Amino acid sequence: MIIAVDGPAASGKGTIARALARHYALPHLDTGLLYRAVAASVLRAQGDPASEADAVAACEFDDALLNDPWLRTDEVGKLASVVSAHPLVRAALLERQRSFARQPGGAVLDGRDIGTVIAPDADVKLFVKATPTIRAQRRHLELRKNGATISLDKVLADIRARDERDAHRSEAPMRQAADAVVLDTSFLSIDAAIQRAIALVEERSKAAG
Ligand SMILES: Nc1ncnc2c1ncn2[C@@H]1O[C@H](COP(=O)(O)OP(=O)(O)O)[C@@H](O)[C@H]1O
Ligand SMILES: Nc1ccn([C@@H]2O[C@H](COP(=O)(O)OP(=O)(O)O)[C@@H](O)[C@H]2O)c(=O)n1
Repeated sequence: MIIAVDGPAASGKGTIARALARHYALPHLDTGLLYRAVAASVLRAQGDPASEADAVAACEFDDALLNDPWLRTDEVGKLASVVSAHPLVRAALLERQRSFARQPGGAVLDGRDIGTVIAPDADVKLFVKATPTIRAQRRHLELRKNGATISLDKVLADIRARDERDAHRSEAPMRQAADAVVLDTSFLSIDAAIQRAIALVEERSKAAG
């Protein structure tokens, strides 16, 4: 079974995707981390994230970088959204994601374009949402826990800018696939959101026979 989980920043898609992977014993890929790694590699090489050539050169990063906590910072998240808008960066990362999705037994992937581009034939597609304010509060709490000293207003502004860029880029913009089910986590606890996601997967996979 292939499960596609898409949605904007801090909607809870990673939490839900990891929980679904555990529940169904499937491998999980956080595709946002790949774009974060490209952004981090551009910074390390002192390149310009807005330059497509610099960003493409950074696509051959060492996988050890994926475990670096630096990737989870607001700075890298913001630049991930800049490098991810370059069509050649998306092309460079495409096959890695597609082959992960197609492995025997299936997989869970979360990102922005899983249901639309990476795995349009996924068995179940969820589009996870929450209001920008609630997402900013969640991300703010998370960043603070990790030691950052950023203000809530700045996190909200960054989230809004990222939503705007991710939804309006020309290549694989963030959007809900026509056959995706929306899961609004704004007023759900983590546990309630996970239970709802499992119930939706059960419903969808039964409906598909
Ligand atoms: N339903 C929820 N209620 C409260 N906090 C949540 C909920 N879902 C996720 N979180 C928290 O919000 C933050 C962002 O969640 P995450 O799953 O990483 O979002 P995304 O992958 O969409 O960016 C994390 O700290 C996570 O623990
Ligand atoms: N499938 C994906 C996943 C992420 N991304 C980009 O990568 C950035 C970081 O993604 P992420 O999933 O790690 O971000 P959060 O939702 O965790 O904040 C996003 O803002 C997108 O610009 C993408 O373009 N396509």
